[in-house]
Amino acid sequence: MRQTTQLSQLFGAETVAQLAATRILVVGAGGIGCELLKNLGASGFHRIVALDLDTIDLSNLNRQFLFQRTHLSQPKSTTAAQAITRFNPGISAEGILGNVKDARFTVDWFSRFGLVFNALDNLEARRHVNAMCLAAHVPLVESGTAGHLGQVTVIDGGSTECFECRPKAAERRTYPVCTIRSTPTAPVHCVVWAKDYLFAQLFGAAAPLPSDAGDVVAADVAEELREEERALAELAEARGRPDFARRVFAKVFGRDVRRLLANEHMWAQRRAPEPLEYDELARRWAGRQQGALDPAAVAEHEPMAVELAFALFCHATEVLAQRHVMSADGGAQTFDKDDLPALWFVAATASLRSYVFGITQRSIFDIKAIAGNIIPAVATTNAIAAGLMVVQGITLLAQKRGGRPVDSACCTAYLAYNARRPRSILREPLAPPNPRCPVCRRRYLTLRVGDFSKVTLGGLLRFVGGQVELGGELSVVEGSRILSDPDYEDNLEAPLESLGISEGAMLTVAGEDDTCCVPVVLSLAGLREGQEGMVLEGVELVPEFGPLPEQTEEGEESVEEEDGLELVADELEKRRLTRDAQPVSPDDSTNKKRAVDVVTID
Ligand SMILES: Nc1ncnc2c1ncn2[C@@H]1O[C@H](COP(=O)(O)OP(=O)(O)OP(=O)(O)O)[C@@H](O)[C@H]1O
Ligand SMILES: [Zn+2]
Repeated sequence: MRQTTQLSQLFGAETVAQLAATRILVVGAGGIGCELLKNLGASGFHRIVALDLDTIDLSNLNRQFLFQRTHLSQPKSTTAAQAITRFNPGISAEGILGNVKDARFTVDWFSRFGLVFNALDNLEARRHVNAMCLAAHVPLVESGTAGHLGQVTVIDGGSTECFECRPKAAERRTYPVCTIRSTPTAPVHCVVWAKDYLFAQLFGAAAPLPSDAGDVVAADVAEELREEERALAELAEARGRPDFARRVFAKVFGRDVRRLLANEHMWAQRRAPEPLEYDELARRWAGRQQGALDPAAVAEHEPMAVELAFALFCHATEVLAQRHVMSADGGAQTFDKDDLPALWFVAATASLRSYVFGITQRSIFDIKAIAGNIIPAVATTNAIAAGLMVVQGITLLAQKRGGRPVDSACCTAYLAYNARRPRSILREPLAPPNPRCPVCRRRYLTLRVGDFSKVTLGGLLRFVGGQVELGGELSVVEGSRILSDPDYEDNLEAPLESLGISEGAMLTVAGEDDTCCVPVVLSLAGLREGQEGMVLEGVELVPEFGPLPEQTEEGEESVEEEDGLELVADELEKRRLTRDAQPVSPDDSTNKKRAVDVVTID
């Protein structure tokens, strides 16, 4: 009661009633999700569903404060829901253990929510929720954090940019092959070599190193590299032999380095590498250490001495080779930062390579972070992002209730902190949809079908075409499967069921010329009580689409992205510095000037 009064003073009685009545979905109950669920439960939201595919791990407890030791191995979703209900028994919170991409979470299921919050950690799931929310006409509050950086934004189909409106760069970083294989200069080069090359060649499914697209390797160098790989593949066959570690060591830190050294031009302007000798290091290690190595006792936070790296390399190589020999299924192992022998192998190998090339040494802890592409999660960043999400969510619902556009009150908020600036939140107006977006420039409709064994594909098209303009000769696709097009009409007389189309399927119907008629995406569902035959829903919810603007070269935007989160720091720095001089392209509405307000919160 007291809480309701306080909330009414803050937001007004009408908004409070609206929050209590709105069913909301939180996807992801991890770092951001836990903070968010706790906030939502205390902010007047009464009907909360938390969805997460994972169970609670020890490593989550340092920042996912709804979880305690007693909850280890329990589902995050149900545990989080129970925790927020304990804080506020007046709410109804349900947890669902599941992957948001599961077929059971249909567009119909999404449409039962008034608002969705994403608290995810990967692009694929974010993309999926974006598409489902567009199809269900449900607004989405999207978030992401990486270290001290964070971003919160609002996606409302038709009036704002969607998650796909701007291109996303591939998640994987690449490096020039020559740098990794022959001339490393940074610790990360040594880690990539240890993990993606040596580990993969000896114990995994050997694959070429991830290389820069534009990385052209001279023919003779390429041949040399292939020869090196062949020799390593041959050597890998000796995995069961007792001297396996010695053989690998002698090749990669001895012979291969001496061969590189023979190319004097290569080292004219660089520090030349220094080969390591197995016998000498074995002698030095024996002189230093009494008894066998205890790998678990190796200091995590200190760089390894070369003798220790040598001993750890031999130990890990033996363990992984044994595992390979003993495995029943061909033995290919994939690197997992939490698999200790794999981590020891990569850490020791990277350290030895750093000694060879005179590169700064890193600790096992640092190498684990580099190898696992780990950016440390910062609990306070998650907490700030979660707070901003609730503010955005409440503002969005209030705007919608008043029939006002969300883009006039909501914003994209960036959290940007680094040593060069005070900790700050930056506000940016929501951008309009990209008129060329392949995901939100679609008319999303729900088609309810009574009997999937009777309705044919052609019948479906005639029914839909009778209610909305589809535009000329049609093609119909489901995912990557073409069901029909002007040159392939065999399926038109087939019942949907015989084509494997049932409730939950999504069909995209496009006319020949999608510049005049925006493609229709049909989410297929069963009939509601009292309905018969086929029913098309959502026509009134489809936004207006203008004609496609002329394509201009300046209109092409490319944004550096990692894990679905824009790398905001430098971008913001640039915008802040040039905020009064942003170029505006007259041809492209997505390029319209965006002012950035800086709010210092320190
Ligand atoms: N497809 C999905 N469906 C449901 N939940 C998902 C999906 N993908 C990711 N998640 C959940 O989103 C949450 C993201 O939270 P967070 O970024 O804190 O990751 P984490 O796995 O808890 O921590 P870390 O990766 O740092 O160990 C996780 O709990 C994860 O299980
Ligand atoms: Zn879009």
